[in-house]
Amino acid sequence: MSDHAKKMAAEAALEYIKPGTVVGVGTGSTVNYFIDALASMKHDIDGAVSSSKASTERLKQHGIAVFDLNGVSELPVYVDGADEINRHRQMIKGGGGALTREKIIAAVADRFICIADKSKLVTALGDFPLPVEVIPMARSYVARQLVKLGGDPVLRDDFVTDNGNVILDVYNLNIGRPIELEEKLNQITGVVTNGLFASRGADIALLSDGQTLTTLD
Ligand SMILES: O=C[C@H](O)[C@H](O)[C@H](O)COP(=O)(O)O
Repeated sequence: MSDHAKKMAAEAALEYIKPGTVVGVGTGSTVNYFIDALASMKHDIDGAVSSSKASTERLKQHGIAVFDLNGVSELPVYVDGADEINRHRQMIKGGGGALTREKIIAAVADRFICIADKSKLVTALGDFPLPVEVIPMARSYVARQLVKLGGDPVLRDDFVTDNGNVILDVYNLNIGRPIELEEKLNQITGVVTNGLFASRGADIALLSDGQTLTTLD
């Protein structure tokens, strides 16, 4: 049921892709369905920019050109999944560890389309532990600062991001004010970025329970 829901949400995103443009592509199991669907448009689009080595590999397997973001000045749409999303379309992301590159591409894009299984829709963010990408030598310092903020950071085992950094998954944070917390966490020296996508949330969310599609915009 969940896989079908992810596929349905992913395929619905094709409607937002305009021919002759570069498409921003996120990371994760839902995005994998989107990449597979995007292959049907590969002769219509210019290509893609990708938020992870895994997505780049999958795009290339489908024969979709992948560009360096630095060479792309216009990005009408970015499509990505979420670990949690609220009614304001603010999200927790980074369950797959791709949060930093995802946030960079999201910043460039005109529109962020979130695709997800409807079970990701929550009334309050924070049941899912918040991923924080950290420069390795700052790991202990950042963890102590996160504890001071009320969180319980856990080092993600045997995991290195595409940028060569580590992830602290932070449990029990109070995310009552997502925009403020996003900014505060990013100010801790050694933090590369955190998985709150609140100041730049999704513009449109396509959520599916496997039967119907719900659009939040
Ligand atoms: O780092 C991973 C990304 O933020 C994903 O978008 C997120 O974890 C959701 O992934 P999935 O579609 O596999 O649930």
